[in-house]
Amino acid sequence: MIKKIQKKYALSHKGAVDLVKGILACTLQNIVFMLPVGLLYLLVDDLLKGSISQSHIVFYIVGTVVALLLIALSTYLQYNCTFLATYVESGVRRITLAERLRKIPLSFFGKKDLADLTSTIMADCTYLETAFSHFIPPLFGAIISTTLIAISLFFVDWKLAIASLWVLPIAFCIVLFSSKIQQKLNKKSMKAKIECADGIQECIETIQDIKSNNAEETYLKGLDKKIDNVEKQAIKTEFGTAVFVGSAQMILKLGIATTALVGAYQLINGSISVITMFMFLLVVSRLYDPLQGSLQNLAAIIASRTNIARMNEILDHDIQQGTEIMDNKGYDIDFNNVSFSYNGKEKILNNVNFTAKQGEITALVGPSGGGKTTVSRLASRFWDTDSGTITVGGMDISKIEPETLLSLYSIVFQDVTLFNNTIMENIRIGRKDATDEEVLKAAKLANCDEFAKKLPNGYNSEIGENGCELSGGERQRISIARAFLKDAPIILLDEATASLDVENETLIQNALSKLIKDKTVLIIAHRMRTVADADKIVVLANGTVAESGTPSELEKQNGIYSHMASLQKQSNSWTIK
Ligand SMILES: Nc1ncnc2c1ncn2[C@@H]1O[C@H](COP(=O)(O)OP(=O)(O)OP(=O)(O)O)[C@@H](O)[C@H]1O
Repeated sequence: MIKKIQKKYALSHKGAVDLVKGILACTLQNIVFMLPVGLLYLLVDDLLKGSISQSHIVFYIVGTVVALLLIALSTYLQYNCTFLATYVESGVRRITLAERLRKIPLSFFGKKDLADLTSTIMADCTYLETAFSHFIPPLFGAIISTTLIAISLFFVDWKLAIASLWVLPIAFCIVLFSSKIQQKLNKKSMKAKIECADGIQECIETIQDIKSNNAEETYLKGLDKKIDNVEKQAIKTEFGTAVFVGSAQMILKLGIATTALVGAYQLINGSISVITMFMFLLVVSRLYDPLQGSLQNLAAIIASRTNIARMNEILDHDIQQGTEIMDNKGYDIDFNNVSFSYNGKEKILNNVNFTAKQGEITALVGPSGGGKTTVSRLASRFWDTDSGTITVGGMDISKIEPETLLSLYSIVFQDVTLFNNTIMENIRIGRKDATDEEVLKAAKLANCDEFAKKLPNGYNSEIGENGCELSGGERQRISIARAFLKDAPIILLDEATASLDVENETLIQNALSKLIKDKTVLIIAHRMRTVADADKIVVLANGTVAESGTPSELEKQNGIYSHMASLQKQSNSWTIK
């Protein structure tokens, strides 16, 4: 049962056990709150009989003290089992999600946008925190305690019990019937919220392009629509809740009226005593309170299913796994009949075969969209192949734990990601335990000195979110410094020197040639002069290896490579007239 609860509510084992405890604590609390009603019943009965002895008085005093103690104890238990346990579980849930995201292949992130994922980890977790502390245990607690008390009423007087309880199945039916409709409404409302959050995020990220294209008005109109849609969906959802929950609550109130009517009739008939009638009225006036309170939060409970489903999507997603033991002999990278598609339909790579040898520079060139970046992503196991194998030193990389595998790689991407921290710390990401001296040495090799020393705090200057205070070339140099610091045996350079000016490019290329000595180097380049000294060129076109050989061999072939090289020579002499 615990396993089922775990799955249904996206909880850890402890979280599921705590939820059961929380429900039991709420049930206990509701039953204990009935004790004063029981005592009052006995007291009135005694008073009507006119026979209160000293022992009875002692009984009522002790009974009241015990009832108060039990109320305090059950409240304490309920608080511990719902509130405290939920906050602990919330932390566990966020860590579990983050851990899972670390291991999920990047293909998943292509289908999801950032706002959606952030909202799952932050907003959904906060929402569930409230649902599991305030709403869910009290609702189930109310259902159990009400059922138990209802059964006991049948032992006192079955006719009056029916008069009091007929409302319960009707209220439950309304709730059950409405839950599907409310879930649909909630899904739509959540979708509208995510679209709106995406829109706002996109607007902030692209504000420069929006302004430069004079597209503010059109863009903001679209955003206004998304914001209006959030409001519209929220009102629809609230309306749905108001109709169904309001009806269920009204029906529950009718229970008191029918108890009074049937009770009065039976009293006149003489089939029940005044005290029985009094007890029923007292019980019924309290019986529905927990249930009515929980119904107020029904919409939130139903909405939590949507949040749970979004979490389960992450928790159930396949992860990339593998051994942490590497048995590679050397660092040659081998692509054997590798095919791959991003969406399972269009093949981006089709039977790709080539070897990037240790101690050599292998350059991937070819027309835009030919699959060069995809090859480098597969080589570093950011994605897994659909068929075929990629080996490093003879070791199948699909069997190696991704983070372990990446310890073999220094990667410099086309798009550099920097953190809102100092230059020093941004470079240290290359190797966490590097000393300041080692960081500075790597920075010098990557030619960072030139700009870092001009900043007010040198290498200790903060560079803003994603290095927004630096130029493209400066950002790229930090990324190259990271690769120097990591000094891994395999180097992947994806247009590493693309955003550098000619002077810096030459300096960096000199430094890179020191870095890549005796290593396996896979370099992606658009500029043919960058790869003129490569040991091997692999030309990728339409996802297949169209040509491969040394630069001079390919020059002679008069194929794609020589065509691209001559086109670039022509474009070098191009000017704006
Ligand atoms: N994350 C992705 N999801 C879906 N399709 C993608 C993704 N990344 C790339 N593609 C598609 O895969 C194909 C190959 O892209 P890739 O980036 O590997 O080419 P490339 O040769 O590196 O191109 P370029 O020289 O322009 O950088 C392209 O058609 C591209 O649209």
